[in-house]
Amino acid sequence: MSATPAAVIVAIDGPSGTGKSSTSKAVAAQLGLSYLDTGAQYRAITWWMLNNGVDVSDPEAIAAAADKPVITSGTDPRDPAISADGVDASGPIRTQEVTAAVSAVSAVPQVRTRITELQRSIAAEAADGIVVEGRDIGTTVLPHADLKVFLTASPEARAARRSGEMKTADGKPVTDLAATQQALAARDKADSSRKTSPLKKADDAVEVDTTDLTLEQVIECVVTLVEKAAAAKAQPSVEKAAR
Ligand SMILES: Nc1ncnc2c1ncn2[C@@H]1O[C@H](COP(=O)(O)OP(=O)(O)OP(=O)(O)O)[C@@H](O)[C@H]1O
Ligand SMILES: Nc1ccn([C@H]2C[C@H](O)[C@@H](COP(=O)(O)O)O2)c(=O)n1
Repeated sequence: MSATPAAVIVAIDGPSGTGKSSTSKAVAAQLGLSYLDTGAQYRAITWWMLNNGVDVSDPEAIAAAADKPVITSGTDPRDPAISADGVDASGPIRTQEVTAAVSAVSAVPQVRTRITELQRSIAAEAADGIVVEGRDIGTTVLPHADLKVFLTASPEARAARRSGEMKTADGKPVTDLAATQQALAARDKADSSRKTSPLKKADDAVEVDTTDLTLEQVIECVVTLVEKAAAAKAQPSVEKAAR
């Protein structure tokens, strides 16, 4: 593990399948930073609503339930825990049912207010710095982050990556690339077109197109960006001490 010279706040945003989680976890682990998966928080609140009889097609019902579950996130990049009302949700939040409902739940302003407050308090408590990944981190949650990265990749590359992860009921890899690409496009559209805090590149974010990069190359690129941001953050205090 190499040490960063200052506690940096890093925002990593981008559409689904661009490599946010894999990159953020690896960068945080390598640099000794905390890690927060904000998509997992939206998935956990969605899972809780599905399990507690909330009609996830009704924004008013979602809004009325937004304050009810206690969502808890771990920030260890090697073991990023997530629970709802004390129940481990790390497995169930990745099901198709949750994936299909999460865009609708996360579009409701009361849900966003609740989860944004939680995200800000977790980032404020991260004494050694943190990598926070999601859709609106650089634009809304942490607009003063020391570094903002926006990951992109072609729809074809993202669908191929996702298909590589997905298995059919009998354990075979999913080969319907067109259907995977369509599902990703539908989620992107919903996440980018919602009124409150849509998926959007912050004006001051560094865009990294990962289409033709290996995961290792993306990690290396972001580690370099974080180290530069941390050095720049430490600079004024070093200069002050020398005076
Ligand atoms: N540069 C890359 N080259 C090849 N595969 C990659 C690359 N980046 C990520 N992957 C793979 O693509 C899949 C999706 O990556 P990951 O979950 O990190 O994306 P994400 O942007 O966090 O997606 P989501 O927003 O849906 O959670 C994973 O299987 C990961 O190993
Ligand atoms: N900051 C965020 C993070 C996530 N969401 C919503 C929109 C996504 O489709 C969903 C799941 O995210 P994933 O686990 O695929 O990264 O959660 C959001 O609105 N804002």
